Amino acid sequence: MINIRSLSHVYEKGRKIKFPDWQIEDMDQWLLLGASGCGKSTLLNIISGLLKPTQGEILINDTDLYTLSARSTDRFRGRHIGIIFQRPHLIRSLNVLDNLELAAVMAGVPIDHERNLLLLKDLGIGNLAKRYPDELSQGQLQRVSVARALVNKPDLLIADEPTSSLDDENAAQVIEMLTTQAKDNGAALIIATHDQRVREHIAKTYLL
Ligand SMILES: Nc1ncnc2c1ncn2[C@@H]1O[C@H](COP(=O)(O)OP(=O)(O)OP(=O)(O)O)[C@@H](O)[C@H]1O
Repeated sequence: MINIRSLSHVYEKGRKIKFPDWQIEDMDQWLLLGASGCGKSTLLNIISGLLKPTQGEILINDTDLYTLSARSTDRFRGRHIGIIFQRPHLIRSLNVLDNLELAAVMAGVPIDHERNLLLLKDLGIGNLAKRYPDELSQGQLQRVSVARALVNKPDLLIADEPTSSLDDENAAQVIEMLTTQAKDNGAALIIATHDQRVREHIAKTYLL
């Protein structure tokens, strides 16, 4: 599904960051591991179509991501990739359900109200659909982020450092939630982390 070949990136005044080739199949679950500053976020941004690499190519379902126009890349990302950022980035003036549905509108995908409510229910936050981000706990916000990332039925779910600020019990719960949701929704999963606790939960490792 995703093919990364001969990829490298150089930021202005930075050193060259080289990325080993990587092939991700449908519904694969991967850990992206590496020390702080080695390039994990850079690679996730490249895979998400947010940062054009200096060299190399990235094929997603045989589409070479960086041959698309900026507009097509945004639509492509909205439809195929769900991203869970370190911070939720929700719109504070919209309730939980409207935040989810905005993600569909932005990607030009029809809104499926029933499914979105079900998604929230599956994540244990069905009762929070009409609440606003400011009224939620960090754990609840993270669940909303996962729901929002799944709204458009992506082929790939990406989570950047989802456990770094959590204690052992909550970290294990978040990993369980991500792996189960990816599986149930037919998506591949990449979790980027330097949290060694995550290692035992996911079989495949891409080391940077
Ligand atoms: N916009 C930028 N401009 C210049 N250099 C950058 C930029 N973003 C990242 N870098 C540099 O590129 C390297 C890789 O950064 P990146 O954020 O991808 O690492 P990371 O593995 O995600 O780190 P962490 O685990 O600490 O989040 C670092 O040396 C960083 O300083």
